[in-house]
Amino acid sequence: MKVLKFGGSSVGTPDRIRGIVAILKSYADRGDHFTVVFSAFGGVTDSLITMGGLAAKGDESYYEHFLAFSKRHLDAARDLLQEPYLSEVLSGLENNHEVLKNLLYGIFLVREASTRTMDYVISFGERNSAFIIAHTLQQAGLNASYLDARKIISTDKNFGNAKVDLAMTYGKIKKQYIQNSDIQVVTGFIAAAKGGLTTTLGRGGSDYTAALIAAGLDADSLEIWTDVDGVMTADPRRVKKAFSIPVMTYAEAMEMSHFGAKVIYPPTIQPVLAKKIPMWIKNTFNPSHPGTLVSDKEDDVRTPVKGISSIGNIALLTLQGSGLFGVPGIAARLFGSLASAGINVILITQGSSEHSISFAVQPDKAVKARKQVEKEFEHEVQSGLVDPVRMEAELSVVAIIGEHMRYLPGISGRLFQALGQNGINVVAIAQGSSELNISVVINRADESKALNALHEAFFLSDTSVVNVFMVGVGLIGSTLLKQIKAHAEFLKKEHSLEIKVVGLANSKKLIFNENGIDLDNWRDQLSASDTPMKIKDFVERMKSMNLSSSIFIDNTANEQIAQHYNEVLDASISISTPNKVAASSGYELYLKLKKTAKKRGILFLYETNVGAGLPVISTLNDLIVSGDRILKIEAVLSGSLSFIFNSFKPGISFSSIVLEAQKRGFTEPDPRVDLNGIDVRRKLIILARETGLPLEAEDVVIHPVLPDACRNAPNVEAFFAELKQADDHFTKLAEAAAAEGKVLRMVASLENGIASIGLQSVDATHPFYQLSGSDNMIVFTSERYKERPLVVRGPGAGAEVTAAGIFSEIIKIGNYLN
Ligand SMILES: NC(=O)C1=CN([C@@H]2O[C@H](COP(=O)(O)OP(=O)(O)OC[C@H]3O[C@@H](n4cnc5c(N)ncnc54)[C@H](OP(=O)(O)O)[C@@H]3O)[C@@H](O)[C@H]2O)C=CC1
Ligand SMILES: N[C@@H](CC=O)C(=O)O
Ligand code: NA
Repeated sequence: MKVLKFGGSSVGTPDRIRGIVAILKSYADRGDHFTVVFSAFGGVTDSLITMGGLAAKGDESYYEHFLAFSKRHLDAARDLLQEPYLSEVLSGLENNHEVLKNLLYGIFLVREASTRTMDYVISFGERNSAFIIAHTLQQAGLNASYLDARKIISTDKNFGNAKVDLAMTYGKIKKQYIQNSDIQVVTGFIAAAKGGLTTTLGRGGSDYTAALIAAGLDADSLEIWTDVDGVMTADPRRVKKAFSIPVMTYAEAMEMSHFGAKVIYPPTIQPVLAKKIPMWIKNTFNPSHPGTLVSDKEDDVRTPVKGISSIGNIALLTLQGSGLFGVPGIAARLFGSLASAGINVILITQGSSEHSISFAVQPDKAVKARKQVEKEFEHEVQSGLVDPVRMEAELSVVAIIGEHMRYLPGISGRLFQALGQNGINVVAIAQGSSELNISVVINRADESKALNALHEAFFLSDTSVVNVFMVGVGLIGSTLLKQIKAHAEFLKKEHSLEIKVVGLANSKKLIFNENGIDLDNWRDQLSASDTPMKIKDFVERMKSMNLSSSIFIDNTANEQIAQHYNEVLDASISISTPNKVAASSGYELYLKLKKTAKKRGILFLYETNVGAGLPVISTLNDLIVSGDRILKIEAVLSGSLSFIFNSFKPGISFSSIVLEAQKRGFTEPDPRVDLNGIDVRRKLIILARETGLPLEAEDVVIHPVLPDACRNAPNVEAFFAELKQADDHFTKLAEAAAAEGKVLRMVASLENGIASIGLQSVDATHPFYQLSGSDNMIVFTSERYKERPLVVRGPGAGAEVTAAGIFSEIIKIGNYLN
């Protein structure tokens, strides 16, 4: 025997009822033996409560609600049924409605609706729904009969939340089902007390009805049909990646339900738990989905964490003071005082120093709780042994749940790491020694972020998401977007990583989309935006979105944007940037940014600042952390200058080659930043700092290449005009070098703390002689690489290689955070 229960949202409309009939028919066709419990139609119980309330206030509008109620049921019957069933049901409904009408009128006259009367009023919801559906099943050819649960469930007279007499109820259930072998279609939620008085079972009542029948009949299983695919790993409205849990234990199901997973209400499980009857949670709207099996058996995989749940809004109160230590009875007094005021305690935590006890309550009970406790400890507070109670509001509890956490070290480590890396401060912690759940109290504003971060951390099989905020969509930025788009499928499939671009800006406009900006037409979206770009607004919005695993990408050469890096890092948002401004301006800022990133447990990466996509900074860091000591760095650090001097031969004009370098995307937005050595200086400063040298810009000696007129030109256009004038000057330089069998190279060097940059003529024996294209070459001489230095060489500028360098940092950050 199976017991099935369908809730309010599954029985909202005639169409949905037809869906249920189809499900039940398939059960009957395959020979299943079952009984089925129904709630009132969706929303009906609330409308009955409203009617009763209005009538009790003497408000005549109760009657309109009544008319709507009766019309809804009569319409449903007409929609679902044909003769002879229709007439029978219509007359049954009319009878119910007549009684209800009189009852409400009575309430209206005496202006009073006790819980006892209201239980009776409410009973019409279930009585109508089960009655209509029983006949619909008969019409579909099933041997179904309507069963009013007041015949089988006996309770006390605690109206509104009656307590069931289990022995008597189980006896009646057995008898009823022996006497009648039809498919019994039972009213949920309602029961009867001595004398036939109608009662209701309180919250989750119809589930409870079903569980009682299952227990009474020693059923093979109980199926709770609802509107989700079983119990989910987290609330799917907040965690998009949530999926349904295939198997869980009763204890896990109860823990999950306690924390907001409203699929089942814990006390309703009790009767099936006591008899170890397996319970399925299934979806009426997706009947082929297997749903969740809740039983006393653990799953074979032994998943340590089954689900993540939360309580959205709590207040935390703390009693502390020197007078608490070693004094027996403090906890008893504290919680006794709360109990006597009817205040439920959600969570308790006390460290073994016994200096303080913190506990969480519903926010609307917080003030009362504080008063209550302060009254209880009045003497201690007056004598200074105990401090006034501290109260913190706007908090949430987030919990990870699973029986197998108990056997596995490292679970709480992963929990705190995931929270820490996402900048979520933990206010309090609680874990019972059953280790079935670990609860943390956090700021309410962080609740969604925490749920998502923990979901990512514990459900590895699922794809990890990184949220990218990108400023600057010029040459590098647009190439990066193109690469992300082209590679998205591969990353998702092969590396379970999803890159979502959630914010985008150029110098004029910005757009945000938490679900990910469509990269097919980001240009149109950006130009259609009517929000002007202000970096302050961008950062504010990025922070307030409070998404887990966030990365800020700065693809500009802008200084103001770099000024915001610390704020961004401090909000636990990692940074990857090709913009050299931050790492190469003041040393203080460089240190501060590194420190903030470290403090927040996130990454600040800028590999593309030196040699674009080439592994220069990472190579240098690898040498240093492994104990090597850098003796000398010699390098061609500019892709554009390398290209320019590699291509510059007598017979070609210098200015045309600079123009070509700009066209190929090698130069900075203003090519003078390359030509006058500023770009190379930035790179050299960064390399020096990575070796531990606190170098500033003024410490670097630059031997200038550009004539003054070019340097001082008011804009890039004017600069090119001046550069044309200087073509002769450069031709002479090249000719002089060529005469000695040499070529010109812009070389940066760092040795004994001395940094310099200048044009050098090198002969064929020099490694720089062979450079071609936009190649960079960085020669590290170290203790270990002394005789034969370590060389990194390759294209050190250009859109594809630079964007690829940033792309790989996004992936690196994604892997690090997840
Ligand atoms: N080119 C290369 O090979 C390499 C470049 N880099 C670095 O990459 C960065 C980008 O270079 P590149 O793409 O060539 O430059 P571009 O000039 O092509 O693009 C710059 C982008 O930044 C935007 N921008 C500028 N100022 C602001 C601002 N205040 N707020 C928002 N957006 C702004 C521009 O907006 P708009 O479109 O509205 O003008 C544009 O989208 C630079 O820092 C450069 O040093 C690093 C390594 C190699
Ligand atoms: N303009 C730069 C680009 C890379 O940083 C260069 O020429 O190297
Ligand atoms: Na690099």
